[in-house]
Amino acid sequence: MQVSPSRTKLLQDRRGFLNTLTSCQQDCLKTHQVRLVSFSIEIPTIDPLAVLQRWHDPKQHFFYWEKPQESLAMAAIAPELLLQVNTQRFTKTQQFLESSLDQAVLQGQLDCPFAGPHFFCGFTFFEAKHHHPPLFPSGLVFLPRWQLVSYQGQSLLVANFALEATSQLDRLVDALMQKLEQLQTHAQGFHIQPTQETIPFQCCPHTSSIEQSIQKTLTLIQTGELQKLVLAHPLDITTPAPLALGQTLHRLRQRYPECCVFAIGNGEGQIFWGASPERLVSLRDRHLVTDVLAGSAPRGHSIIEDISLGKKLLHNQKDGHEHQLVLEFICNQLRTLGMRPQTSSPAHLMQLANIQHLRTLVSATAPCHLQILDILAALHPTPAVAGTHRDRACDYIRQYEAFDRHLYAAPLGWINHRGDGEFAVGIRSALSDGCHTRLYAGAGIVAGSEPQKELAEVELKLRTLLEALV
Ligand SMILES: C=C(O[C@H]1C=CC=C(C(=O)O)[C@@H]1O)C(=O)O
Repeated sequence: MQVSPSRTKLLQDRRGFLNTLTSCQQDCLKTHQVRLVSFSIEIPTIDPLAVLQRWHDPKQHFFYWEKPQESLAMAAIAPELLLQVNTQRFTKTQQFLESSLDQAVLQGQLDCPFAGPHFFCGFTFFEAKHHHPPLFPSGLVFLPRWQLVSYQGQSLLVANFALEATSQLDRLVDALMQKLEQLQTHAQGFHIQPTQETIPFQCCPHTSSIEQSIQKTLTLIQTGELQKLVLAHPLDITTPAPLALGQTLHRLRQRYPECCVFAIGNGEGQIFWGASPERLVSLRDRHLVTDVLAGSAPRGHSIIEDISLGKKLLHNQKDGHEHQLVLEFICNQLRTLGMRPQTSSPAHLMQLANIQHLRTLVSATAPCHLQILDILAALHPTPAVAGTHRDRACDYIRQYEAFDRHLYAAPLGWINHRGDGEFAVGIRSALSDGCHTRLYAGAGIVAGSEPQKELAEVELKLRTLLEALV
């Protein structure tokens, strides 16, 4: 990788871009290889969600990631390099990243946070065994042509070009100049028009009975076959108009600022979106953090009720056990990878607008040879979304859930050129296709679970999404 940071605005003239691209193309001619050129350019403050709404073409893949509490938003528009895999997805993704970055030329304001090329990834819950055409492949990874970032008041455009010997450089520079011009002179005009309207929708009842599955699960737990199983429930709805993605995500970011608001589009009209409270893993300069999130209760209608529900959750034996199983699993997996996990014990409350959870933060220093994808492969799926023992739990999920999880409860996130990255667990999520949306929510069943309470928990989680729909 060739890195040439520049603090000046020299890059922003047409000739500067063209010179860089021309010299890289000469290398392509010699080596007969694709060469990645990435420009990171500071721009006036923008809302990446509003730019996504303007620039996104439904026929192209896109990705959106926002963590309102960290004042971070990233939009990835138009794939420049794309990988779609089914088997050996994490290994193939790592190879794809390495080969794409080999010989890459990075220029511009690289000392800005979130500068440089970022790869955006969505994985399905289960790896597909067969090559049938799914809505989303087991692994969808892409480097966008346009990456828009807003972080703590600073905004950035990262423009990525995968150059070939035949690339028409003039056209590439024209496209870049046009985008910069739009961002520099019209960005204030890009904003999300919030709406107060609630959208009428029709529910299509699902035939599978979650109550029956919960009863069967409790029997399996009694016999010692399982300790925990996370069963999910889909809710299918139809709306009078296709999903208004920008407004829906805007509602989510306002109502759930502690969550990671996300969306990923497969370029064929299907969009997976949501607001996840659960981080699977973040890795920055070898510092790893992962969330243990399991055990739930509603928020109270009054402060007194809220405090009482929170206290009950903190001391409830069943929820404590459900949480402990996830904590033990995560710490064991990290130890197996050669790390020494530290926990923020005891579990504390993570309070969202309509629900609260037990949360423990686990941190560790990752050894240099480990990539974030190695950690992902070891952690996914945790017992927060599958169960214990994991393999048996996955078999029962396949047996009891009469629908495909697709990207629900699966890793979704980004990795940059330094190997840093972050993945959320795709819960509190939905899959939309025009006027049809399937919402997903699940609950962990352990000894002592009561079917009615678990059902109420699933309904509460589904409400997160129903209230956001526009
Ligand atoms: C599986 C989901 O939530 C998980 C995360 C937090 C709390 C959970 C629980 O209390 O059951 C679940 O383990 C979901 O929201 O679909």
